Amino acid sequence: MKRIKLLDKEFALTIPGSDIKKATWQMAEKMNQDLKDKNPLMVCILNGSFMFSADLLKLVEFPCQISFVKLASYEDMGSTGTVKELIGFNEELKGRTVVLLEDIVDTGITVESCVNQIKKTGAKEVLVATMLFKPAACQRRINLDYVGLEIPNDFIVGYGLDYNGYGRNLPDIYSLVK
Ligand SMILES: O=P(O)(O)OC[C@H]1O[C@H](OP(=O)(O)OP(=O)(O)O)[C@H](O)[C@@H]1O
Ligand code: HPA
Repeated sequence: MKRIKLLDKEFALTIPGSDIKKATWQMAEKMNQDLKDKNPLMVCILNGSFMFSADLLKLVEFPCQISFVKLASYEDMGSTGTVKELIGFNEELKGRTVVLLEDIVDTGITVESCVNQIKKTGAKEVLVATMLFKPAACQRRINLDYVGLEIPNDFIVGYGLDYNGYGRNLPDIYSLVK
């Protein structure tokens, strides 16, 4: 199994990019059926979601607008439990179908906070798409409309996810070697 080192930690390859690609195709296929008449606003939650959003959005065939928000809740290898909004929305969300694009739902704190915030703006519906979901880590009851892969509760890097800013550019996903 391929291993890499980022700063002081070692990681082993656990999800090859080919599995991510397949899951992305499946998510896009479902969205192409569900969202074709909804003119949604697709929202990439930065930083982590940049790679997933770019890959997914190349596959969608329905008319949509694309926007970005920047939220942060992780420091080092754990959730702080607080979601900081670093860049917010400037679109009118009232009456819109909004689709949040996340790289990962881990504790669920980030996506729950984002969904609640958007609901207050009068959006018609808020859907959530996440490439990765850690069911064993999730502390919130949230509805996930599109899930790429369910994964174990291990700290991971790659495909947008980082360890102190490193590893986001890796096309595969690696798990912390304990
Ligand atoms: O379900 P949660 O436990 O809330 O974790 C998920 C969030 O954590 C990561 O963001 P992070 O706060 O690390 O910021 P980043 O996207 O800039 O890396 C990831 O991109 C999600 O937004
Ligand atoms: O496992 C993870 N790795 C990196 N960033 C994260 N943000 C939430 N979970 C993770």
